[in-house]
Amino acid sequence: MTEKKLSGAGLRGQSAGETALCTVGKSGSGLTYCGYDVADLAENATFEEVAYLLFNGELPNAKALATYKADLFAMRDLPQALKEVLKLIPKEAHPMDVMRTGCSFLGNLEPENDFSEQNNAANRLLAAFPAIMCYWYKFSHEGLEIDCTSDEASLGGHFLRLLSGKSPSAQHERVMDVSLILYAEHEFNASTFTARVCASTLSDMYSCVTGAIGTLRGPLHGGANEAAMDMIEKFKSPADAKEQMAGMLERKEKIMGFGHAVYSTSDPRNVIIKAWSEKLAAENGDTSLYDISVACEEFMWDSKKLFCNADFFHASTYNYMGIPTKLFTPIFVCSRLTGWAAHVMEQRSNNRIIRPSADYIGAEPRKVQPIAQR
Ligand SMILES: CC(=O)SCCNC(=O)CCNC(=O)[C@H](O)C(C)(C)COP(=O)(O)OP(=O)(O)OC[C@H]1O[C@@H](n2cnc3c(N)ncnc32)[C@H](O)[C@@H]1OP(=O)(O)O
Ligand SMILES: O=C([O-])CC(=O)C(=O)O
Repeated sequence: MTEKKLSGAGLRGQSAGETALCTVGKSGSGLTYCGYDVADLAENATFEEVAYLLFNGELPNAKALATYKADLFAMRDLPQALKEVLKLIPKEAHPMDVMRTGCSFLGNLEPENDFSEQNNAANRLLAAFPAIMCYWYKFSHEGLEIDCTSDEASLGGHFLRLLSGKSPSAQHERVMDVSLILYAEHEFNASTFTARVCASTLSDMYSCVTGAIGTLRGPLHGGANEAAMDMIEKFKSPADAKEQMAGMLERKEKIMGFGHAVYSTSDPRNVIIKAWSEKLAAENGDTSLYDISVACEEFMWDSKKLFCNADFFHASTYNYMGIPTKLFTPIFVCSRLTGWAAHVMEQRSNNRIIRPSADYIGAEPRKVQPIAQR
């Protein structure tokens, strides 16, 4: 892949540590998890296999996968005390704040007392996040106290079932699975780096993940899928999209879902999720959202050489599956938890507190003047 030209700000291009979990912009399609190309995983694996891979370094065999899925299945329900807390959070709350509180509160009820419990804490969060998101959403928006368990075999299917109350189609379950695989891990991105900094102080798993959720919330990171949806649904047609985007660029507005801190010409996750968006558009019969998204992609490349990142076609994909826009970034949390937790474990396995230096640009040394003379 072409090397991206880098400037010093934002620690861009500087190595901040070692990892065996992931490469970004280096080999294969440009994204690998523990040596496997993400395109290969999105074609031939499930999200639970990827979670196992990130936590254990190897893909599971059939027996290990069955045991792992059974363990996760048994951890899906929420304690009543957490349900009561979620019921107190208003409808207007930001759903990422709900995820942050849900994670943090679970850490009070079921603390990670010792690092020997780290896998259990990570798996508990992985199994419980769909219910945290949906229990709050269904109660605050529809007044329903949903059952947080389901008999859906996959976590992606479980989430769709809690949200709609119906068993999802095989296609929707697979799209969810692929989406969770694509979002699972991405080296030293901002939220993962947050988790590692927190881990380096020897803090607990729930604190590391809570901090990471807060970092993912911003529109320059995970919040971009939601922001992309808000934008494309305002466009009336592909031509209108191009016209309005030209205005946005003229006004120097950031266009969410485009560009990347590491990739220079494409994000390998885009081609995969875009293909699913196209399939869902065909299934839906109304392809306008997909057509508008393609027009945006063409326009941004032709005018600024900016390309869609993982977030852009996730917007139309989730919309076609009937997922409310405000849950887009929380789904990212359900997936990226695997990457965050794997990095926390990796940091702990060879830890030194992360404490960089700063270049001082402030006032020269001076003396405190008595207050009456200032
Ligand atoms: C899953 C993820 O988290 S992927 C990222 C999701 N975030 C977004 O989609 C938000 C929109 N994109 C952006 O803000 C940026 O592209 C980022 C945050 C992803 C990367 O930021 P950087 O590494 O600083 O980008 P980069 O160095 O390539 O920027 C080069 C120039 O392109 C511009 N640019 C980059 N992305 C965009 C965009 N989406 N819209 C308009 N202009 C952009 C920048 O403003 C910059 O111009 P400047 O030098 O005049 O300020
Ligand atoms: O790597 C990054 O900076 C952002 C990103 O794409 C991700 O976290 O998936």
